[in-house]
Amino acid sequence: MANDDTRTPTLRELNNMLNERLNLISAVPLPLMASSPQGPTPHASSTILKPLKSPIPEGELSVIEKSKQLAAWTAVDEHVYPEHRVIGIGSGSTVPYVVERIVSQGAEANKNRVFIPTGFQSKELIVSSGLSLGDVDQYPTIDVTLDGADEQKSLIRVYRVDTQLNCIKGGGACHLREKVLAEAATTFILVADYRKNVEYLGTNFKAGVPIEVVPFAYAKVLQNLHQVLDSPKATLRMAVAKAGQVVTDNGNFIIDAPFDIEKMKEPYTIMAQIKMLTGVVEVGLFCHMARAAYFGNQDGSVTVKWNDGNIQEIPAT
Ligand SMILES: O=C[C@H](O)[C@H](O)[C@H](O)COP(=O)(O)O
Repeated sequence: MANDDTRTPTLRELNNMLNERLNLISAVPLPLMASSPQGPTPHASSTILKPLKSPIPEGELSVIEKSKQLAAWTAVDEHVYPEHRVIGIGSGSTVPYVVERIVSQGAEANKNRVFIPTGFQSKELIVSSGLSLGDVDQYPTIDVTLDGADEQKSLIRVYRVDTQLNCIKGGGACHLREKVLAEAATTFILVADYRKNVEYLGTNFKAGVPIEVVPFAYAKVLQNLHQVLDSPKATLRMAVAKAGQVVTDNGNFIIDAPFDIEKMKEPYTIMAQIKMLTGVVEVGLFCHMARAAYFGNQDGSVTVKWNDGNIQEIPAT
């Protein structure tokens, strides 16, 4: 019988060949995409560890930068445990020091971790450091989120310290995603330099409460802030290196609404009132969310405020 290798395969034979290939492909395990009860294992099948890189350039830091670094390093040392698999990374100028400290834990400690960003900046930070990137829609439960603050309040009432660790966020227009990651986290930790540690919100951060609004509704929200909620100086945030308004990572606008000090003493109330305005997506007031706030001080000490009202002073080493 003649060798028939060169003949054109029939349709049935082609179909069989295709099925064989598909069976082979489906036998290869797919990478794990969703969080398992034990957490993600993004590099489970790989023995080669990704090289990690600190996001902080070499060189002397200013006193303020050192304070941010101190707060961030202390918070990472106390709250990012070896068993943590899903870690939220906030936005701003303090979180690069958080990532720096996490990177210093080494490739082995980070090989099975996934990091969830709160916006474009922290996504770049995670990727450029060589850490594994995830998203909150894949990992709606986060072990720990660490984030900066624009101002954090410690309201001293007669004999005790306020236990709510309320803060203003959104100076970088990231507060919608930041709040989602704060809520998703089992533990939410704030890190900041000493300038953010104030008695009342609005003490140093005068720009007002950042409010993310859908573009269609911004004029009406502004009018309501001026006329109904007594914030006559509320304004649409304008871009610095772009003509026109700031546009958030979600395609929305930002309004900054200053309120008088009496209103700012009750941040939960004003937050709820603003959130009720139609067109408001999220308000940059984080109330009762943080477990602890870490402040780096000029003298090298760290002040830690806990949500049970305790204040801890860690002396400079
Ligand atoms: O939208 C921005 C965020 O709320 C930041 O976390 C906040 O502005 C803190 O930034 P920084 O660490 O630069 O003080």
